[in-house]
Amino acid sequence: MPKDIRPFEEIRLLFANLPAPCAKSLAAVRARDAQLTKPPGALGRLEEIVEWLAAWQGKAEPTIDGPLVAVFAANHGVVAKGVSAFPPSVTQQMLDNFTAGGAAINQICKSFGVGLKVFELALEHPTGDFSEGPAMEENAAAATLAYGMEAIDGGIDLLAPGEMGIGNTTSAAAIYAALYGGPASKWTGRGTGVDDEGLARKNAVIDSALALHGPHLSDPLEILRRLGGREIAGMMGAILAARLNRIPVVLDGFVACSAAALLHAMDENAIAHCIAGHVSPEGGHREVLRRLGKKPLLDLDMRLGEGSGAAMAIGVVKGALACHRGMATFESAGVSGKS
Ligand SMILES: Cc1cc2ncn([C@H]3O[C@H](COP(=O)(O)O)[C@@H](O)[C@H]3O)c2cc1C
Ligand SMILES: O=C(O)c1cccnc1
Repeated sequence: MPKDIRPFEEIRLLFANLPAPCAKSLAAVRARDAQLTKPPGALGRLEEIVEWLAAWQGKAEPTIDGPLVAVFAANHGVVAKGVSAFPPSVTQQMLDNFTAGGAAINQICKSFGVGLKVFELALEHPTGDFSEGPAMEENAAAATLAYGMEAIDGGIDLLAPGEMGIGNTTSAAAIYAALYGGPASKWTGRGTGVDDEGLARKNAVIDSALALHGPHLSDPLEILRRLGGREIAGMMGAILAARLNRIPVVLDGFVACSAAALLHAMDENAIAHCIAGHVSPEGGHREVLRRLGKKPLLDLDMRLGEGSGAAMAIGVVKGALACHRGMATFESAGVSGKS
């Protein structure tokens, strides 16, 4: 890499070589689907899911042999402003809970045969309070995004990026307000359950941060650096690396989608390999998905994070693929076709 290129410029260069969907694999899946013992189209969006898997994996026979939930964890300086119902110590405590197998994400991954990896991002050093100054330096934001890219290794064929980080719904809401326009109250929700006063503080903190950083918020990587967090940078890197490695991505809720929204703002095509696993009732998530052009698979009023909604959706994706792979054809089963 030439020495005079700044870290964010290196990231921008990656967008020049994003792989396209594989038309041949897509056609192969459609041809097989037409022969399966069901009326055409009767499996609805399950059929689209298999097409999506094939097109992005570039496999005529798509696989889910190595599905992974990758949870990125970080702490946020902005919690000092009283924007979460829980203390920042809960981030580390929940990581211990993940390791012990006691969190919701552990149970969902176990139920659907999904791997779980946790990436801890310097929890003892929270990012700067973004209502006072930038959350991160450019070097740190870029390095964390690169770390998120490294987290995606060879054995993975389906990815769901998740997060754990007390205060991160404030960061995500600030990102949406910066990308799509304020006021903060259009995007915020109660996160872990702040009361009316807490919600008012959250809105005021975000509105003052937007005023502080306003002139610098036209570039999505500057939005990440100023208002984001390490887990959001890590998820951006993971989603980008998945694209470069032809790994389809299932998006989680309000916080995880802020990483996807930043990539989408850099290049609309950058998240074409992603589907929305679910819609969260948190803040403006439904509106975010509309802007990203993603129709959620599930709508279960889940507002947890950890990758939990995406992991539930992987259960549906697995069911879709099982139908496509396992069903008999009209010919093999001796079932009469359409008369
Ligand atoms: C026990 C517990 C487990 C969680 N698992 C995910 N989150 C979720 O809540 C946090 C964001 O909400 P806020 O912005 O209000 O702090 C994130 O850590 C997110 O992953 C949790 C939160 C708590 C308290
Ligand atoms: O929808 C989410 O991802 C979410 C909502 C509340 C708290 N943490 C995450």
